[in-house]
Amino acid sequence: MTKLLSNPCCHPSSSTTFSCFHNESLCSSKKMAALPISGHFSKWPPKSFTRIQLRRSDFELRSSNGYPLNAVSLQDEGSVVNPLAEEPNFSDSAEGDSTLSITVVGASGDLAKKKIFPALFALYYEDWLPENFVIFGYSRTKMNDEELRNMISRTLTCRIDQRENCDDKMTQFLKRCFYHSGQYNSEEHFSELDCKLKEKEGGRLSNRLFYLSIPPNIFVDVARCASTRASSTTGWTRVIVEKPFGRDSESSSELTKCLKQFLNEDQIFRIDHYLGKELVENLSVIRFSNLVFEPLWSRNYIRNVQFIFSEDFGTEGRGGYFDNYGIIRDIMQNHLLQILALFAMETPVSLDAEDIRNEKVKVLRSMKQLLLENVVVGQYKGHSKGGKTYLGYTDDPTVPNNSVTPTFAAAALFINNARWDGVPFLMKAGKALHTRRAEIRVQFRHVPGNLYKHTFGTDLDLATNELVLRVQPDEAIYLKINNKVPGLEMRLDRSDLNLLYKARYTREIPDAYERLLLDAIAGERRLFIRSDELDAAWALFTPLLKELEDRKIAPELYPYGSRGPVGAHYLAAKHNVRWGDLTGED
Ligand SMILES: NC(=O)C1=CN([C@@H]2O[C@H](COP(=O)(O)OP(=O)(O)OC[C@H]3O[C@@H](n4cnc5c(N)ncnc54)[C@H](OP(=O)(O)O)[C@@H]3O)[C@@H](O)[C@H]2O)C=CC1
Ligand SMILES: O=C1O[C@H](COP(=O)(O)O)[C@@H](O)[C@H](O)[C@H]1O
Repeated sequence: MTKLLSNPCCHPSSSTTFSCFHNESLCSSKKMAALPISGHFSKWPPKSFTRIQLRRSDFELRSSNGYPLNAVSLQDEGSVVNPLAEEPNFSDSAEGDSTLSITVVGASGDLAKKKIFPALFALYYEDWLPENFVIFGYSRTKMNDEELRNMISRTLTCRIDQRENCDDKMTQFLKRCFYHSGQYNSEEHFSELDCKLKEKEGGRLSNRLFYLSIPPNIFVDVARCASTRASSTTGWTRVIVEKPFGRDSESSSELTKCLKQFLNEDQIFRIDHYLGKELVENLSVIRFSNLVFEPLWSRNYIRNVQFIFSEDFGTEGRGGYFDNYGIIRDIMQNHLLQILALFAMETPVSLDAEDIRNEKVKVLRSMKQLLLENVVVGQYKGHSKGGKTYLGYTDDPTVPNNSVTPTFAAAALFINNARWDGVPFLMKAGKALHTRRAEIRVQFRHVPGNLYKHTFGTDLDLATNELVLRVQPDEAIYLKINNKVPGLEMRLDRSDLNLLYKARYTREIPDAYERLLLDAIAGERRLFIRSDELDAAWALFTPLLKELEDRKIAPELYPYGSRGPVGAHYLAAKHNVRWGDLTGED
C-alpha cells in the first residue's frame, strides 16, 4: 500500500484521454481491499433519513433489511471487490453518533456556485440533511472559510433565497461550511483535508461524500488522493462524478478503469442531472401506474417519440469546454439517451436501482447502429435582431475560427426489439435557438377507421393524439385529444388535457441537484449511471462521432435565435415524422 501511495499509478495523459499505467499486482483485489476506500458499518442515517424513507415508502420495493438494495452490477467485471465497501447496516443507527462530511472539490467553480452549494443549502433549509454535517470546499484558489462563506451567500441562486427566515438559516448553514485550499493531485493536501474533516467529525462515525465538480482531466487524481488519504475509516465514502465521462468509448472505459483502481463501482455516483428532474422522475410513474398508458406503450400504438432540448443562449463562457465536446456529447449521449432508456425500458422487476438499470442497459444495447444518414448537425452563426447583435459560435475567442463542432444535432434512432421495432425515436438538441425547453413528445398512431376522419380534412396528423411531458420550463404533462366543439353542428377540435404543475401544486419543484445529492447521501443509485450503461451509451455514439470528426462534416449554419437547421425537418420527414414543437401553441 505504501508503494501505491508513493507511486500513483494513474494519471491523465491529456485533457480528454485517461491513461492507467497500473501495476497488475498493485491493482489486484487483494491489495485494493487493504486501501481505506470505504469503511464498514456506519451509524448513519440520521433522523432525516426516516423522512427520505417516508417520502419514498409508497413507491419503493425494499431489500430484506428494508433499505434500497445496493448490489454492485454483475456486469461490472472490472470492479474491485472491497469487503470494506459493504453498505452499512442502519438498523441500530443513532443520529448523534454519526456525521456526514460533504467535500465539494472544485468549490471555486461555476457549477459549485451555481448548483451545488445552493442545492445543499436548500436541503439544509428544508431539513433534509442530518443533524451532524459539515461541508468543505476544496480547490486551488486561495480562500479562507470566511471567503468561501461570502462566495456561497453571494451566489445563492436557489429556490429558497426569497423564503422566510432565509437569512437566519443561511447564517446557520454557513457555520457548517469550511474551506481547504489544495492541489488536486497532492496526497499531502488531501491528508490535510482529512485532518480537518476528522477535527470537525469529533471522533464520531463518519460518512464522507466527495463531489467532483472539476474538469474531467483531474477526476482520477482526485479519486486517488481522496480515496487513499481522505476516505472515512469508520463509515462509507462515496464520490459523485460530474460529466463528461470521457469523450468516446475508449476514453470512457479508460476513465472507468482508472477510477475503479481507487473506488468500487458502488462508491461511484456518475451524475446525469436530467435524471433528477421532477418530470423525468414522473415518466415511470405516469407509465407504470396508469392503465391508460402502459398498454399503449409499444409500436402497436406509438408512432414516434421525440426528445427535444433547446436553449435560447449560446456557449458563452464555456466555448473552450464545448468545442472539445459538441452538442452530441454534451446533451444527446447522456441526458437525452438516459431519458430514452427510461422511456423505452421493459417493466423492471422492482423499483430497486439495479432492476431499473438492468432494464435501461438492455434498451441501450438493443439500439440499432446510428448512421450518419440519420443525423443532422448544425452550428449557430451571428445574427442581428431588434437592434441587438448576437455573436456566432466561432466568434467566441476560445473557439477556433474553423471549428466544425456542432451546437445543434438531430438524430433518428431505432430500438431493435419486439416492443419498439420500426418506431423512430427522434432527438433534437441545440444551443442558441428561439426558446429554452426540454420535453418528451409521444405521438400515437392514427385511429383505424376513424368515423370522424372527414372532419380532419386531408391532414390526419392534425388528429394525432400526443402526450407531452414538458420537463422545463413550466413543468407540465398534457395529452392532446380530439373532442367535439360544443354546439349543434359537428365540429371537432383538438384540446389539451393539461396537468400544469404550477396550477395543480403550490409546492415548489426541487432542483435536480437537490434530489441527486440526497440520493447519493442515502446510497440510492437509481438515478446514477452504472458503468455498463455508460459503455452502451458510448458504443452507440462513438462510431458516429468518429465519422463526423474524421470526415470533418460541415454543420449546417443557423441564425442565433432561430429554430435550427431545416435539415432537421427533412430528417423527420424521411421517417414520416413531424416535430411536435413547430407551432407557438404546442
Ligand atoms: N457549469 C455547468 O453548468 C456544468 C458543468 N458540468 C461539469 O461539472 C464539472 C465542473 O464544471 P464547472 O464548475 O463549470 O468547471 P470550472 O471550469 O469552473 O472548474 C471548476 C474548478 O476546477 C478548477 N479548474 C478549472 N480548470 C482546471 C484545470 N485545467 N486544472 C485544474 N483545475 C482546474 C478551478 O478551481 P481552482 O483553480 O480554484 O482549483 C475551477 O474553479 C465539469 O466536469 C463540467 O463538465 C456539468 C454540467 C453543467
Ligand atoms: O449538462 C449540461 O446541461 C446544461 C443544461 O442544463 P439545465 O438543467 O439548465 O437544462 C447545458 O447548458 C450544458 O451545456 C450541459 O453541459
